[in-house]
Amino acid sequence: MSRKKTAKGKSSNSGPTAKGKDSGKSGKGTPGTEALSNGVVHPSRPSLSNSGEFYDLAFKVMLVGDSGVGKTCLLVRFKDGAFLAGSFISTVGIDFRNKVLSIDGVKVKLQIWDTAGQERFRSVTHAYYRDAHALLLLYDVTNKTSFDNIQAWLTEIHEYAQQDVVLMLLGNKADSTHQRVVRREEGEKLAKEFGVPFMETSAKSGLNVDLAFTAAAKELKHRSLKELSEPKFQLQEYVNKEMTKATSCCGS
Ligand SMILES: Nc1nc2c(ncn2[C@@H]2O[C@H](COP(=O)(O)OP(=O)(O)OP(=O)(O)O)[C@@H](O)[C@H]2O)c(=O)[nH]1
Repeated sequence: MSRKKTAKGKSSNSGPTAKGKDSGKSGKGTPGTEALSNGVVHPSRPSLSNSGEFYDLAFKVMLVGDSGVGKTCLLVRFKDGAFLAGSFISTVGIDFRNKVLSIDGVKVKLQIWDTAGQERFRSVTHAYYRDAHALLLLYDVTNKTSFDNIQAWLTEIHEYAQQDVVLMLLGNKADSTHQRVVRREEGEKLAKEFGVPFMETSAKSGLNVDLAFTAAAKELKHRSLKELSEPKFQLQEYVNKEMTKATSCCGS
């Protein structure tokens, strides 16, 4: 697979109404789609994504965090199961890609927005926050500044995102044992302080990548279908149960 910003970085993708190149349309306006005001598609009428897959529910998930923390790589790992090695090309603006997951028998389409971490694109990404149902906030365990900036990101999120947005903190590049400067316990402590579910991930080895998106999708599905008969879905408990801890060894 070619290095990322073949899809991103296109000027046509940098405006708030732009669509990603291989992205399906959001539920809104798609034939056969009954889009609700919150962007969720009604489960009684499954819709068809651009990739030809039917889905019952659709949600927007946004990846945010400093430049270079691995947002694009995380998305590519989740979507294509591959790691984008090689020289780092920063994202310009914003792009999205779709993936349909099967969550407890319900087809959930995630429209995942990959944002530019660079400060100069902040005003572009601000425009997207309000539509996001979930935010995955990343830092890089090999970059202390990206960790120190989490508080500022949370302030930004509180300012621009919906109050009930599903939020998760991810410490990425957990495979980089020798370069690590942020301990897992520090990430856990910060997340606890802000009441946010937390896990470490690696786009390189694949550690917890599927789990991060699946956990968000489960929480969104649970909320959307208001499964009152069932006990409330506990996101952090689910993550703790399913999470693989980064060990001294790393993947590929
Ligand atoms: N070792 C390791 N390297 C990673 C991982 N994820 C990303 N990288 C590397 O980190 C660099 C930046 O990754 P990107 O995914 O482009 O970062 P980004 O957050 O999208 O950056 P912006 O587009 O500028 O916001 C690249 O050189 C990747 O190969 C990971 O899990 N482990």
